[in-house]
Amino acid sequence: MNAAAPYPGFFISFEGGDYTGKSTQVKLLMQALAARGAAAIATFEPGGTSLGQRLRREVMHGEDLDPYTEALLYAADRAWHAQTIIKPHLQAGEVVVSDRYLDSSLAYQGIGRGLGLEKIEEIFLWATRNLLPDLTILLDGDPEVLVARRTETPDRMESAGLAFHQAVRQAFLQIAERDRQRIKILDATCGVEELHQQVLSLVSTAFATRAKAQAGQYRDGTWPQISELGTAVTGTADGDSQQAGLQQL
Ligand SMILES: Nc1ncnc2c1ncn2[C@@H]1O[C@H](COP(=O)(O)OP(=O)(O)O)[C@@H](O)[C@H]1O
Ligand SMILES: Cc1cn([C@H]2C[C@H](O)[C@@H](COP(=O)(O)OP(=O)(O)O)O2)c(=O)[nH]c1=O
Repeated sequence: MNAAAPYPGFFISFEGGDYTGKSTQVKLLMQALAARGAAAIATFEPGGTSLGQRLRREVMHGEDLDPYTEALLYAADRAWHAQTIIKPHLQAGEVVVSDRYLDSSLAYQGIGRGLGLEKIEEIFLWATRNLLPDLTILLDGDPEVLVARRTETPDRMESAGLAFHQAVRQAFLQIAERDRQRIKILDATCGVEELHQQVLSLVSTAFATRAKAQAGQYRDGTWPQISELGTAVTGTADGDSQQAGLQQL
């Protein structure tokens, strides 16, 4: 996690293989944030901008691309998404919740497609000017089990085969192992509500850590949105506990 980020907002990404429940948990988190009066936006990759929508169509439903072209389309999508959506909202002091971000490229292109973690990391940190999430929640589960959740015809990426998706799962776990401070792993096979409670617990802890690290750093009008939320969620009044705050949510 960025203990002291150069912006007053808070950046959360959800990661994991297909059907791990990312979109479901993003939606529930947004409802919880709204209920606490937090300024927050939900976004996603690929396709969080109008240029991104065109890139998404090509990369997910277009012709069969070679891994290099595929990686660079995701990079173009992310560069523009970071520049025009994520950073402005972080600068405005909002919570940004993204369904997928950098770690998807590390797992799918870096390891799944065999392009190498270092190269992919270099390209994407260059493309985003080093913008990393403050907290990443990795939903982890066996693709062979999770594929039972599929309801639509698989797209180009989903059609890559079980071995590819198993490799992607292991890749996510390996990436999380390298950066345990930022990336927290949850069991995607838990029930929706149980997972939601675990997500709230991680988010409230992260907010409280940030509130402590950056107290007083930002002017009124931007910073308080998060510090108030962190305080409310974590229930610091009696020194105790996420649990008290989570009940308020
Ligand atoms: N924890 C869960 N347990 C069982 N089914 C789930 C769970 N979370 C999501 N689902 C269902 O699985 C499918 C994929 O969920 P979704 O949130 O779209 O996943 P993703 O965004 O990771 O592809 C949906 O039909 C959704 O209702
Ligand atoms: C953001 C990103 C996604 N992807 C892949 C993962 C998914 O298969 C697809 C995006 O689909 P997505 O809309 O996230 O699908 P799902 O809801 O099923 O997870 O693109 C990459 O390969 N690299 C990336 O950098």
